[in-house]
Amino acid sequence: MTSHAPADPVSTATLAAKGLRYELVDTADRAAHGRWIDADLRGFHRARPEEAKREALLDAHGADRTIGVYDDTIIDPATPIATVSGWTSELTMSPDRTLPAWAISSVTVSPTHRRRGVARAMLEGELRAAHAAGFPLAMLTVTEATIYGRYGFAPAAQASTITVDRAAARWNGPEAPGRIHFVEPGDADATLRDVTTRATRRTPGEAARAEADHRHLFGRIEPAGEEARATRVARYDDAQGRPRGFVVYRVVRTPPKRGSVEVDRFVAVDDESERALWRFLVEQDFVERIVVPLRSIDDPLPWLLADPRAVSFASHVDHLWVRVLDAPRALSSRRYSAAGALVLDVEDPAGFVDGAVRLETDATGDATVERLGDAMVIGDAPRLVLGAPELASILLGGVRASVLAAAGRIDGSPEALALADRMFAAERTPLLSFWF
Ligand SMILES: CC(=O)SCCNC(=O)CCNC(=O)[C@H](O)C(C)(C)COP(=O)(O)OP(=O)(O)OC[C@H]1O[C@@H](n2cnc3c(N)ncnc32)[C@H](O)[C@@H]1OP(=O)(O)O
Repeated sequence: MTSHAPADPVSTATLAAKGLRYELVDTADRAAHGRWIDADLRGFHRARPEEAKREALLDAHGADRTIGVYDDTIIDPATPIATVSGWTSELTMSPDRTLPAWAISSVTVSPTHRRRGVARAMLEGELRAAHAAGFPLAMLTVTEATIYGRYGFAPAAQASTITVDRAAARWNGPEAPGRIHFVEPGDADATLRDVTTRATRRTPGEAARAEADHRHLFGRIEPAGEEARATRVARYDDAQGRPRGFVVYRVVRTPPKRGSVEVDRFVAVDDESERALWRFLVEQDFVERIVVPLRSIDDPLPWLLADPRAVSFASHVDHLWVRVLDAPRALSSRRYSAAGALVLDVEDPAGFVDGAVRLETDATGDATVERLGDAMVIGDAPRLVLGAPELASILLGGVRASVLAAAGRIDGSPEALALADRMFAAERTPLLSFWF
């Protein structure tokens, strides 16, 4: 979907009936887009931006499909009372298999207009527009875990914040054959983007970055800010000198105390680079802890240290939220871990994925998926009955169907659940390693 795709007509009418204008923002009109950015920051309780930051945000978000909701009866009718944005991304379904996905962000409603159905109209509008444009999935990361289930989204990948006690962390893993270099983000921009793209394809749940994300990451939104100037980028190059991963981090310290290493991003295309970057981080001197957010709940670090208790995982139960819009395309895009046939009888009050599909996988992990019409005989394939959110949660293998059955959220025989667990098991534990 392009940034100019029109606002959904149903939501336009719903909000018009409430006296509100639901409109696409012309991001070439910097004054109008600037008001939208101000409303977005206010919606997230953030400070007004300095002029240079506002300009950088306008440049970074110029290609997003940007929607505002306007109330002509307020004192400042040019500033939207609600915001939402979206862009075309790709979600990694299995290592090296990706699927187009509509990424949604900046969902805010002004506290002066809350609980009147504005967010509902915006979310339903995004889903209808994404579905009409042919996206099999929509996805987002959330401030609160209670907002998006009602629209058919559900957690598909979890993430953990890892904290390492520096004094207790003694390296016990293999030596890395390559070496670490400090690089300045501006000089290494193209290389870091390339490494990021390759790392994204390594793990289910990772998503292609928007341009704005690269600019945030490499300090271009507030280059003069203290935080950006304290940020370092350390890159791992393998024995042949090929870049394979990098960490973006700051050491935060109040002299004379020891500081902490705070990692913004940890990107690795393979196990070797991941180990090398962990070693670099945990062997920093003059710090007492290393904090790395959004790591896999299956991170190998405890197995790389002499004392695994030097590592603690503070678990999030959710990070990436997915909404399936086309079940056959979503299901057939990943690789499966076992051969078998299952009928998935999906209930979706919004209608996007309502109905039964037959999923058949072969020994190579490839799948064929067919939609079953009402009149079709379902045959003898084991059957699961589940809602659209549960389909999203098991899709990447982030949770087992049997766990959702234990929670009363999926119905199926023990045989059907055991087969689903084997088929949907992920090659790598799903993870999304950044916010959007
Ligand atoms: C992808 C992202 O951008 S995540 C960011 C989400 N935004 C924020 O956290 C910013 C601060 N919060 C806000 O701006 C607003 O409170 C929003 C966007 C969360 C909700 O906006 P509203 O217009 O008040 O929501 P709306 O009136 O459409 O409510 C729709 C439904 O969501 C429910 N709901 C609204 N906010 C919340 C919430 N914070 N927690 C749980 N449920 C909520 C409502 O009760 C309603 O339920 P129902 O229709 O099933 O009965």
